[in-house]
Amino acid sequence: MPVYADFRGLPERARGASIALGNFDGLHSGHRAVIEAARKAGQGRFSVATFEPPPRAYFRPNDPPFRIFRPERRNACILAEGAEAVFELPFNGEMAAMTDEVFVRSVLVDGLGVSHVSVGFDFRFGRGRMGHAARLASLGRALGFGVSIVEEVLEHGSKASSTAIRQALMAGEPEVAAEILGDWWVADGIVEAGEKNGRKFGFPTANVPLNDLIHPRYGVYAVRARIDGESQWRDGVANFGRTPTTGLRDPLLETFIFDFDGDVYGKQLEVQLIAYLRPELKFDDTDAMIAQMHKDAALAKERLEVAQLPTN
Ligand SMILES: Cc1cc2nc3c(=O)[nH]c(=O)nc-3n(C[C@H](O)[C@H](O)[C@H](O)COP(=O)(O)O)c2cc1C
Ligand SMILES: Nc1ncnc2c1ncn2[C@@H]1O[C@H](COP(=O)(O)OP(=O)(O)O)[C@@H](O)[C@H]1O
Repeated sequence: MPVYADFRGLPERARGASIALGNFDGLHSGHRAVIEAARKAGQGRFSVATFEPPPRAYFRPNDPPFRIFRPERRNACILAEGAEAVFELPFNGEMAAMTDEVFVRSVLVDGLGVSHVSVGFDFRFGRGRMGHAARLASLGRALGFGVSIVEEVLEHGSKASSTAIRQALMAGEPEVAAEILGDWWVADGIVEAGEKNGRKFGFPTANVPLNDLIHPRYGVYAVRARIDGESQWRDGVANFGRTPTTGLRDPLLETFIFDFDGDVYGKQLEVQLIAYLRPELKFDDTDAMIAQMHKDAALAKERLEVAQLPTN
């Protein structure tokens, strides 16, 4: 599936699509409804247009990390829904300055040549969020493309949203995030070298910085981990935090994989957070921490034994 990094200079075959338009960070049931509307309008064929970086990252660069998915995972999920292409619309000063009408004319009509656009009921676009879904529909009528406005999709009585997924992760409730996502949330990154204490403690850990991925609640989790996209998920226990016991440092996800003894430095590690076990603590000495880590590993095994993806 092609991923286009611009709306300009597209090949003719990529133009004219029925598109679903939005951020699509952490694909949830609201996003899926927008995608279904695009699919229906395109008689089974559709593409997705999103923004890269997300507008929020452009407007508030100093906010804490908030991405639920890295762009590659977002695009892979969109592909799995059957999209023919993803358009990553570059969100920069030029895009931010466009009025709603200029956005529609330059990006949607001249650039993508859309036949149809599907958005959620609360979609806003154009300078200062001036345009809304009804305005998009009237511009579509004037300029010759159809618009679907998808009604609010509820999840336990409130709007299915990326915000709800973020709040669940920050509250240490990975099961709630998984229920909204329809799959376990995955923290991923490249394994880097640490302080080399883990092996001494009997718990070698694969250390992954999350960078601009959202930081879940600090603490210890039962996890499943996968190395370089292998087919098998391996059970483990992980700590996400700043390791106050051995000296504070930038937050890292440190995963001890059960029944594994290999070198994973420099490899891509994906870690599904399955259950939150306890907060990260500052221990008086490392022996006390190691004793607790043994208990953590035993508890993680118990929780993984019975873990089931929550359904709604
Ligand atoms: C299951 C588990 C639980 C942990 N809990 C804590 C904790 O409560 N407090 C803390 O300071 N560090 C905790 N850690 C992090 C260890 O301090 C860290 O893994 C150790 O310092 C090794 O670091 P290194 O990989 O950089 O060598 C935990 C690690 C694991 C694997
Ligand atoms: N069961 C395991 N789980 C995670 N990493 C393991 C495991 N066995 C071996 N390793 C390797 O050991 C490294 C971690 O060892 P550790 O002593 O914690 O050093 P560091 O602090 O440099 O990560 C991992 O990056 C990986 O290459």
